[in-house]
Amino acid sequence: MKPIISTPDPRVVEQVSWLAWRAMVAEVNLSPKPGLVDRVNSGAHRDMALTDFYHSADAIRPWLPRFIRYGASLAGLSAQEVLPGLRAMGLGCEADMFRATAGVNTHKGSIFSLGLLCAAVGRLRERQQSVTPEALCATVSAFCQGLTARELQRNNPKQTAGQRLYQQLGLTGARGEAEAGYPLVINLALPHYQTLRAEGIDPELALLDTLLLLMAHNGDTNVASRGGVQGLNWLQRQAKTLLAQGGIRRPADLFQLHAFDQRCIARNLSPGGSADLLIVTHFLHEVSAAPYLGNL
Ligand SMILES: CC(C)(COP(=O)(O)OP(=O)(O)OC[C@H]1O[C@@H](n2cnc3c(N)ncnc32)[C@H](O)[C@@H]1O)[C@@H](O)C(=O)NCCC(=O)NCCS
Ligand SMILES: Nc1ncnc2c1ncn2[C@@H]1O[C@H](COP(=O)(O)OP(=O)(O)OP(=O)(O)O)[C@@H](O)[C@H]1O
Repeated sequence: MKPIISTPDPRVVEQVSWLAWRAMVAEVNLSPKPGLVDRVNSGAHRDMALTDFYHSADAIRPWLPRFIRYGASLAGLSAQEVLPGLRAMGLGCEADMFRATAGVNTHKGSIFSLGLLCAAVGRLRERQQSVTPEALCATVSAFCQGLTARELQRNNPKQTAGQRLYQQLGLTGARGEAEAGYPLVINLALPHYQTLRAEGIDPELALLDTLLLLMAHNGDTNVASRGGVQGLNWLQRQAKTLLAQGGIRRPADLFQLHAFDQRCIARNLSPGGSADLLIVTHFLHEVSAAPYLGNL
């Protein structure tokens, strides 16, 4: 391992934190999204609205530099030693989110993924390694080795939705994606989004199309928790059909998303896990294009 040379550059900490916050805001503003909260409606959610997401993102914001600095401060330790302390911080951040939303879960999955990725930025910078999407996801994977075995495969009397769904359907949810290094993002969503952008597709349309791609392939525990395996299969089929029909390339295609939103609302389905992976995709794309990270 290279020696630890310096504390993280405050400018990098500030700018990367801003990209993480902006990814959350960009995702919730993106409209229309099937079943999710957006600028048009609250999708299949009765307990939250757009402003809850803004308050939540603002409550999470001060934690983002802390995650980066924490990752940097433990850069001399093995990757497996990072998660326990990060977890305590993640729970503190979750508590601030719940205070900001009067107890509603707006960003629990997003905090988990962005917390891990921000800590990975700090670790890579401190080790003077390139901050690329691939290196970040490999670092998150190293942080999370053994997580699904520890938290999902053992019997747990006070189960979360994720733990219950692992036992019922074998879905590994947010933990499994992180431990595997976000394969749906690295192999699918990020290259897809970047290809669309290179073709000159409008960034919002490209993000919506990328959301459909994630929904078509993600074993989203939010969807399964509300609709069971039938609900998850239905949602994946619907997303695949829309993509096969040409996806979202022009403003006129937005009507298809509006109609999909109505069908998700009628079935009480919301792809919150895919929304979280879209946030990860947006964040990684922006990081890969950030000149101050020295990746260009
Ligand atoms: C792992 C978490 C998300 C536990 O939640 P739970 O057991 O309910 O897991 P579950 O897999 O159902 O996911 C929770 C959220 O993740 C998102 N999600 C669901 N499915 C997926 C998926 N396939 N991919 C990515 N995200 C997903 C959704 O938003 C969902 O609400 C997390 O709350 C946790 O352990 N927090 C402790 C803090 C911590 O460890 N932080 C570390 C980094 S800051
Ligand atoms: N725009 C969005 N709309 C809804 N959920 C989102 C959005 N963006 C991200 N999410 C993710 O979805 C999760 C919220 O989903 P959901 O409300 O289904 O969970 P829950 O409160 O645990 O379950 P339930 O509402 O079924 O009781 C959050 O953890 C969040 O990370």
